[in-house]
Amino acid sequence: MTLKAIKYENGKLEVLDQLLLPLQTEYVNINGVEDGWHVIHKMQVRGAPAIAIVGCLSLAVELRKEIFEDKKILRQEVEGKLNYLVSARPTAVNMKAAADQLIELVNELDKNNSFTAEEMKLRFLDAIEAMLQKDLDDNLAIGRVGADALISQWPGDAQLRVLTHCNTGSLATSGYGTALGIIRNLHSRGVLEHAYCTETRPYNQGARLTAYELLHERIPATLLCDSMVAALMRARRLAAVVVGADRVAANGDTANKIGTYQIAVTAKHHGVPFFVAAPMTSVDFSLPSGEHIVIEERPEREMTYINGHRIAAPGIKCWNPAFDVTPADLISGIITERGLFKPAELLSQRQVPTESS
Ligand SMILES: CSC[C@@H](O)[C@@H](O)C(=O)COP(=O)(O)O
Repeated sequence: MTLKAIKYENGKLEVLDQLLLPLQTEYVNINGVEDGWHVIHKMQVRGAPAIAIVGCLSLAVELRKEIFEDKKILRQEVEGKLNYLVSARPTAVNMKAAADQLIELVNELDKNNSFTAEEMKLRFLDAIEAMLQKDLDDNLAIGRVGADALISQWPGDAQLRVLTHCNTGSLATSGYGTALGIIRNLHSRGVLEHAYCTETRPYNQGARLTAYELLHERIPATLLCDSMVAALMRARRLAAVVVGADRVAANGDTANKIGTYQIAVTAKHHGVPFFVAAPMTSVDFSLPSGEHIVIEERPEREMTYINGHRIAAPGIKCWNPAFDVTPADLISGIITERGLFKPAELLSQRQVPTESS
C-alpha cells in the first residue's frame, strides 16, 4: 500500500499529521481555508507540492459548502483566500504559482457570460481537484527522466548508490515523490544498490519521514546525521546526490531544505554529480537568481527541543533558517517532468505553456 499524505474524496479533505510520524498515523480533517493555513504553517503537511495541493483543496472544501449567486463575490472570495494561503509559508513557490494560476482562471470565468455563478464554481473546483492527478503524473515522469539521467552518467554496470536530503517522497507530494521518486524508480529497475538519507536537522524530515518511506518501500537504505556526508563520500563512491526544491530561480539557483547547500559543496569536492528534481511549477522565472528568494525562519524551539525535551543550553541564541540556496554552478542538472536541463537551459522553458491540468 502506498503512503498517502493527502486524502480527498467528494469534498472531504484529510491530511496525514506529519508531526506525529513515524510513530503515529493520524489524519487531520480540513474543513476549510483556515484549517488549511494552519496545517501548512505548523508543518503537519509539508513539502512544496503538498503545501500547494492542500492549500488549494482546503479552498475547494470551503467553496463546495457555499452557494453563490454573484460571480463577483465568488471571484473576490477566491482571490482573498488564495492570497491568505500563500502567506502560510513563504519559501516554496508552488502555492504562490497555483494561486496565480487559479486567480487567472477565476478572472476568465468571471468575464464569461455564458454561465452562472454556480457553474463558474464547479468549473473552478474541477481545476483544483485535477491538481492531485497532475502532480502524480509529473512525479512519475520525473522518476523516469531522473533514473535515466543518473544511469546514463554512471560508468560501468555497477549498481548505483544515491544520497538524498530532507523528504521528497509520497509524504511531500500527491504520491510517488520527486527526488525520492527517482530513487524509487532506480530500485524498481533493479539498479539501485543503496539509498542514503540524511537526518535533516532540525525538523528531521529525513530520519522521521524519508527513512519511514524507504522502509515502507523495502528499499535498501541507511540513515546518516547531516554531519556525516563528507565522511560517507570519502568512504563509499556515490553515483549521485538527488534532492528536491522549494523554489528554483530562473538561473537555476535552488532553494531547498537547509543543509542542501553544504551537501552540494561537499559533492563538488568529491566529484559526485548533484541533481535537483522538481516539477516545472517549482521554477520561479520571475526571480533572476537565488539571492531574491525569501528564506523562511522557523521558531527556535524546533532546534532547542526534540520530542518535547530541551536539548540546547537554556539561554543560547539560535538561528533557524528552514532553507538555503544552492548556487547553480554546483548543480549538474535539474530534472523535471519535461526532461533534464542544465541550470542555464532552464530559461528555454519560460514560454513553454504548462500543460493545463
Ligand atoms: C518534493 S518536496 C521538495 C522540497 O519541498 C523539500 O525538499 C523540502 O525542502 C521540504 O521542506 P519542508 O520544510 O519540510 O516543507
